[in-house]
Amino acid sequence: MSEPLLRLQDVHTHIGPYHILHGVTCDIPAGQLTMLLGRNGAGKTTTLRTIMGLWRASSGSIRFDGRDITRCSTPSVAQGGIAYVPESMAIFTDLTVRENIVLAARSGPVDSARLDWMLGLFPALKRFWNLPAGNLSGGQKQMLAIARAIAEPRRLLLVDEPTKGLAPVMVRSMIEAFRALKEAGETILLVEQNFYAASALGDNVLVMDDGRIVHSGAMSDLVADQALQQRLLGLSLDAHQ
Ligand SMILES: Nc1ncnc2c1ncn2[C@@H]1O[C@H](COP(=O)(O)OP(=O)(O)OP(=O)(O)O)[C@@H](O)[C@H]1O
Repeated sequence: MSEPLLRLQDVHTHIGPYHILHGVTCDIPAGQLTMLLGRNGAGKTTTLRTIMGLWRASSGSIRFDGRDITRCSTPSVAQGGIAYVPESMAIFTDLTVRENIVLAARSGPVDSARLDWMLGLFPALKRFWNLPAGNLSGGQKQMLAIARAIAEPRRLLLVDEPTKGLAPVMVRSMIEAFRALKEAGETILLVEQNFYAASALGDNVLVMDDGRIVHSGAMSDLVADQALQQRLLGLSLDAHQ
C-alpha cells in the first residue's frame, strides 16, 4: 500500500520541562478529511504545532509526501505545502478582507478562478470585501482565516477548532464550507470538539488522550457503534450541536 500524505510515527514533544506528546502515531490519507478529537489538554494543538515545526519533536518521525520533515523549520514546512489555521485565527484586523487575502498569496496575485471559488465557499467575505477584517463576526473571521490558508493551492490543511464558540447557524455554514473543500479533493486534518460537526464531516477519526492516539478508524464506524461512541464521548467530547 502506498504511503499516506502525512505519517507521524512515535512522535514525542516536550514543551520546556513538560512531556506533552507521548508517542503519537497516525496516518493522514490524501484527499480525505480526518478529524482529530479529544478532551481539553489532550494534545491536539500540540500535535498540529509539532507538524508545523512550531514545537520541535524530541523524538519520532514526521513524513510528509514521502519526505522527512521532523527537523524542518516552519517556513520550510509551509513552503512544502502545509497550511495551518490556528485557533487564534491569524488575520490582520486593521486590513480589509481583500488585503488579508491578497497578502496571504505569497507567489503573486490570487488566481481569479480560485478567488471566485473561495468567495463561493465563504459568501460573507464577498459582502465585507472592502471593510476592515476587525468588523467581521467571530465566525466570519474564522472563515477569513481559512480563506487565507487556501489562497494558494496547498497539499494539506491543518485547522484548529474552526467551530469553537460559533452559533449553530455559523457551525452549519462552516460544515458546508468544509464539505465543499472536501469535494474539491483537499486533504484536511481538523481538530474539533463539536461531535455534531465532526460526525457530519469526517471520513476518518483520530481520538487523542493524554498525548497519545487512543483510537483511529473510519468516522462511519464510530457513528454506527454506540458503545464505542459512549467510550470515546466519555472523553468529554461535545455531543451536541
Ligand atoms: N506553552 C506551553 N507550556 C506548557 N504547557 C503547555 C503549553 N502549551 C500547551 N501545554 C500543555 O500541553 C497539554 C496539551 O495542550 P494542547 O493545547 O495541545 O491540548 P488540546 O488537546 O489542543 O486542548 P484544547 O482542546 O483545550 O485546545 C496541556 O496539558 C497544556 O497545558
